[in-house]
Amino acid sequence: MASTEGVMIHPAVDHGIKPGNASFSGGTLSCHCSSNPVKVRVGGQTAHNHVCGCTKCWKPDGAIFSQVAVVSRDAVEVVQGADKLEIVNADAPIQRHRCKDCGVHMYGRIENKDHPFYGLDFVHTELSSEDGWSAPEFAAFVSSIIESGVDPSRMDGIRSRLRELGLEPYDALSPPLMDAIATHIAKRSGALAA
Ligand SMILES: N[C@@H](CCC(=O)N[C@@H](CS)C(=O)NCC(=O)O)C(=O)O
Ligand SMILES: [Zn+2]
Ligand SMILES: [Zn+2]
Repeated sequence: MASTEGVMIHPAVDHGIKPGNASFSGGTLSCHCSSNPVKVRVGGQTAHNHVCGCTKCWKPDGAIFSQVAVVSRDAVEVVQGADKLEIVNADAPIQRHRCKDCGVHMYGRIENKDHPFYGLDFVHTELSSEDGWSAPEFAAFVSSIIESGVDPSRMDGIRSRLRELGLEPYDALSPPLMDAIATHIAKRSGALAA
């Protein structure tokens, strides 16, 4: 078994994962600007929180994974600094809105109504000072960290560390989410009854 010593995943999980609180009802995300930060109110508990190794999701300095969860788009409201937001890539399925000044991604939104996850926004709950957000449950797009420059020889140690933390590593999304995507596609094509 590969050594997991010193393997850093993300600051929200490296020192133990804080459990979520089932009665938690939301909080406010702030970007990293010291003056006039962008603030986004998330008016509900998040779901499917996970760490993501893809190159598209925002990661804090030094982290090799992002931490990202979903919440209903109706629950997401920019309450300050909306003029500082820009879309990273308007052609991507998830339109990530980042602060022009500090680069932090405040929320990701899907505008394609046919997308399996339409209606859900992607948020980084570490940007809030409140405790109680749903805890990360698994690790997604793990092999993708190599695309950011992680040496492939480190992968055994990184996957071992993720398992040690209880974050089962997958190279895409978790099986329940992959099944949800496939079910959506099959219903659209007619392979399954809608
Ligand atoms: N290997 C690719 C994977 C990118 C990817 O597919 N990311 C997933 C997880 S966030 C996704 O749903 N992307 C949609 C998007 O970026 O809009 C990378 O690391 O850039
Ligand atoms: Zn900022
Ligand atoms: Zn990602």
